Amino acid sequence: MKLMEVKDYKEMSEKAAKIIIEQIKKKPNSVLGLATGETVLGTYAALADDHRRNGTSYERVHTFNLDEYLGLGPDHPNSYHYYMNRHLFSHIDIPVSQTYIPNGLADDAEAECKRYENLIDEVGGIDLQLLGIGRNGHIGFNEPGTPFSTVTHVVELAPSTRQANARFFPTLEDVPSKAITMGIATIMKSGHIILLASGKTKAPIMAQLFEKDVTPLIPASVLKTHPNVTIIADQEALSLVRDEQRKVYAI
Ligand SMILES: N[C@@H]1[C@@H](O)[C@H](O)[C@@H](COP(=O)(O)O)O[C@@H]1O
Repeated sequence: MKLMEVKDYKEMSEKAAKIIIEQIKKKPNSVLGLATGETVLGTYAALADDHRRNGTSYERVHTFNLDEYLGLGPDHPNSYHYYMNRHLFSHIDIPVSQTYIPNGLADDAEAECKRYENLIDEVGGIDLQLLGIGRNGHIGFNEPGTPFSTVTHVVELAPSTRQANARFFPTLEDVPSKAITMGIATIMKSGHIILLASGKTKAPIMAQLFEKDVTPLIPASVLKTHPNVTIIADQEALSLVRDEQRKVYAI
């Protein structure tokens, strides 16, 4: 795990976009793993901007999103399908047929999980996975306590996660209680993982991530066992991490 400490959200987003663009230049048929939430919005805006200005092409890229709410279809404004179309896919030249997100309306959610996991393997696995971190340490929607061996599966969302994500919905009751998410083992199969963290709300969990040993109670802690992880975090998110810890991981 390597730590890239940046000043603020803007710098975090620019650095993340730069790594993604370099990956695509190096391997035009890259498979990207994508996240949703507020943290990655700036990265997507930077990728869209780069595509407009420099013409970086996504024609041969495939993308797999981490997760989707169960019960929300692509046209629902709170679905992750909708989010991805709005914030990234409609701004770049990626063929829609090469963008994969779990189907939140699948009749058989378990079968959908299997199909999704197989699709990732069929394209040869994810080259570069982008991650945010939940305030309780979740990655994707893998809540604390999830075994590290899990592949794509259906999850019951933690009350704190529904609460944290309620800001995107009209009311808390509108936040679905279940989702499909890549599992921790799915995420760990990726060649390179970038985890982004910005702002004071992430400071307590970032401190835990650096201080504590690897434990399923902090799902993101599994990243310490992956050979190629880059954390890009801003000063606010790192404000509770001790200097000694920062030095251990600093690039
Ligand atoms: N399922 C998503 C995660 O993929 C995301 O990384 C995380 C952080 O979200 P945010 O960036 O809005 O803080 O929470 C959500 O629940």
